[in-house]
Amino acid sequence: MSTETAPAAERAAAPSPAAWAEARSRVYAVGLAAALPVTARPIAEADGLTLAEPLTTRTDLPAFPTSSVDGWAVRGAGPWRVVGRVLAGGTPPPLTEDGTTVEIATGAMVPRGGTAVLRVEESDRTPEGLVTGTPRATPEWREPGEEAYAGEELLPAGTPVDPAVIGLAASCGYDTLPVRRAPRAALLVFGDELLTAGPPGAGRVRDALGPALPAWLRRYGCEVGPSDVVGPVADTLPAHVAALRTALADADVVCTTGGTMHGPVDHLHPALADLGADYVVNTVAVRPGFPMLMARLTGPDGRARFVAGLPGNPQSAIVALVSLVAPLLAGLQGRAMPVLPHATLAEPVSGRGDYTHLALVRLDRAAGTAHPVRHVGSAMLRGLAGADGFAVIGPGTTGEQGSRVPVVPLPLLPGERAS
Ligand SMILES: Nc1nc2c(c(=O)[nH]1)N[C@H]1C(S)=C(S)[C@@H](COP(=O)(O)OP(=O)(O)OC[C@H]3O[C@@H](n4cnc5c(N)ncnc54)[C@H](O)[C@@H]3O)O[C@H]1N2
Ligand code: MOO
Repeated sequence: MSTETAPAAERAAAPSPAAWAEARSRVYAVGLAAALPVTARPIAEADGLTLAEPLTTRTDLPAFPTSSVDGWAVRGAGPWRVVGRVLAGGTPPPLTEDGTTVEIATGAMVPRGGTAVLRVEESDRTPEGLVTGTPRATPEWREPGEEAYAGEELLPAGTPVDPAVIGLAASCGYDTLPVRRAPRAALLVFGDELLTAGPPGAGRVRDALGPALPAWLRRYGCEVGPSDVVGPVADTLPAHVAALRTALADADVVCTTGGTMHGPVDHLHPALADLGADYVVNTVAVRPGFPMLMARLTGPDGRARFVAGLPGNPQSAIVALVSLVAPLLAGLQGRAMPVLPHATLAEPVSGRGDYTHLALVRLDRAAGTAHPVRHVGSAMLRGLAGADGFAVIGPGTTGEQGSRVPVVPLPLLPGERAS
């Protein structure tokens, strides 16, 4: 739709694009400043959310001296007279006399007064029923605090909750966790030329972003329901304003696709002006994806809302997603700014002058190398479907073969792209 050159006055007023790295820092900072509310969630329902407070142990871990074997908890030298039995879950009376023992199960509390635990397979019984054997030199029980002391910080606030964190929280005695709720996202697809079913042709293309972006957004931790995806929105300013207003009532982040330029039916900028939004970022010195933007306004509840304007060219939209939306979401979730891994370029990648070049690459993780893929035009999705992420070729540089470059990963799941 961006077929016409902008009028001279508009071109003169065009904002200067933000440097790519600066744009990322800026959206992360505004996201963090608007970090989502904290709620207590049952631990089993906290997967994918973010710790709002450090995870500290409520007790020593283990909380009591715990036998690590099945056998005999003994006091003093043998042979030992059996005075009882302690199973996991019980609290044994103390062993008060040398030469006495209790039968003990793995995981059971070692009685006070116990001096050693003898493995059952390394013990014998005399005809009188006394226990004999030689306990190993190294203790056969776990000391309280061996894993952590009560009150010790195990994970900082901002840690993403995953199954390992859930298990740890349970072992520390948590029933609920203070977490930041998931960001709520919505998607508005702009473009009258888009088909929502059937093959493209006769001047019309399939909407490739409406079906794909919600899935990408969920992988960044967003909630996006079917009714949160709307489009194609009619190519009129009132329709754009109305669609944005409706989406912003609920969503923390509204992504839009297309209409970021200043063509005859590109209405995003006027719609944002109409809604009184401020730009956090308005165009970024990156190729592809230059017209991307992030705007901020205040929702009906007084909380900040964001509009991420993703360019219409499908690969450019994904560049905007990984460049601006991912850091914004990290901030909103109270997480750290995503750290970019590095890889060695297996082939040269051209620079883009003063602009950053985000070049689709496939990673060979074992070798630590990044391999540029083919079919990477900004209107294409074929390269993306075989790539792991984008190599970052900084402004004023070219990607020499053998150089180490940052890589912006796509949020792929384990097993995807496995070759
Ligand atoms: N005069 C200029 N025109 C354009 C410039 C420029 O600098 N000066 N930049 C180009 C760049 S770069 C991009 S990227 C696009 C961005 O334009 P818009 O965000 O306004 O996007 P549209 O014009 O609406 O669409 C561009 C292109 O993408 C197709 N499209 C849009 N949405 C979808 C979708 N959901 N699924 C599949 N394909 C989609 C659309 O049909 C167009 O072909 O502007 C350039 N123009
Ligand atoms: O940068 Mo546009 O975003 O080339 O396709």
